Amino acid sequence: MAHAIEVAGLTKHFGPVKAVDDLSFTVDEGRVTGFLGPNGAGKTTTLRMLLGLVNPTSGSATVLGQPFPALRDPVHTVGAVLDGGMLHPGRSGRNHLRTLAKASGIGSQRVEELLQLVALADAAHRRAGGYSLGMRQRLGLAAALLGDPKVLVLDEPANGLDPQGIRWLRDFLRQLASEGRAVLISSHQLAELGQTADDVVVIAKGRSVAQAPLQDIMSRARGGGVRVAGPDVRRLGDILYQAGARVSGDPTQITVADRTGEEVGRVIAEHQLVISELVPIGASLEDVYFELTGGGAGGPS
Ligand SMILES: Nc1ncnc2c1ncn2[C@@H]1O[C@H](COP(=O)(O)OP(=O)(O)OP(=O)(O)O)[C@@H](O)[C@H]1O
Repeated sequence: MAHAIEVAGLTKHFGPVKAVDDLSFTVDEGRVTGFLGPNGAGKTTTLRMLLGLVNPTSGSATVLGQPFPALRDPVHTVGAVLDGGMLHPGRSGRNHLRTLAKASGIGSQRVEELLQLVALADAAHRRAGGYSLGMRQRLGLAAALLGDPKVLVLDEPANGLDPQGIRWLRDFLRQLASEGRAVLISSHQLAELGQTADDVVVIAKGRSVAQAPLQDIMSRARGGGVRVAGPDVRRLGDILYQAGARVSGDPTQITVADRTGEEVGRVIAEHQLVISELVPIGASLEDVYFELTGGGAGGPS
């Protein structure tokens, strides 16, 4: 069966600029895939090629096995939010959706369903121009979902959202994936995708630098071990050493290179030891991301 999204050898040159360079990845149904890279890495250009808005220099991008322009029923196949979703500021949220629905032969019942789903029912009669950024993002999501598509493509949907908005979005996207949809979501911040994405594709300067389950990338960040201090660390060190752990340090403080904080915590509890400090050490999520992307291709956002 075809992947929900398949990008193969995709390349785009703008004159001398290689915006996307021989990029390949797949996205499957039932999963949220994070598409990560610093500003200018080539994310938007890739998504625009996937949606048939930019012609590739070479390579291909398909949705459910077809290039976007060849899809027989695009509205019911793939929904997208690019540029935060375009809207007419003088129109109400409800009218904005009704206009789009009508153009695609979709009834107004679906509009009401979606207004409920994205928590905009109460504000649906107000001018969309007066909506907060979060409300506009939710309206964009509703528009993308009008045709109940199997595949969703979202360009930086968390941009500018407050923590509540990000949390809402995370739960919403997880729900869409649990219904069997494929969700591709771009971001320039790895931390933003924590607890949202199942898989991540990381790009820098148009090229893929990592593709893995998010958990794998996270565990690279946690791979530095733990430092423990306190009256019973000597005993703890002996117990861990005998269990095969890599332990170093002195009688007041030890470092355990190959155990997580939780694993060490369990040994402490099991043996009823007294400690005063237990600190995870090693790279942060940001450190791992910077290492992967070469410190950010496009400077600060
Ligand atoms: N129409 C265009 N003409 C010329 N260069 C372009 C065009 N569109 C994008 N680029 C260049 O291609 C590169 C990739 O840009 P793109 O917008 O795809 O990156 P991005 O990862 O989406 O970044 P951002 O997060 O800042 O949107 C950049 O160097 C950009 O300046």
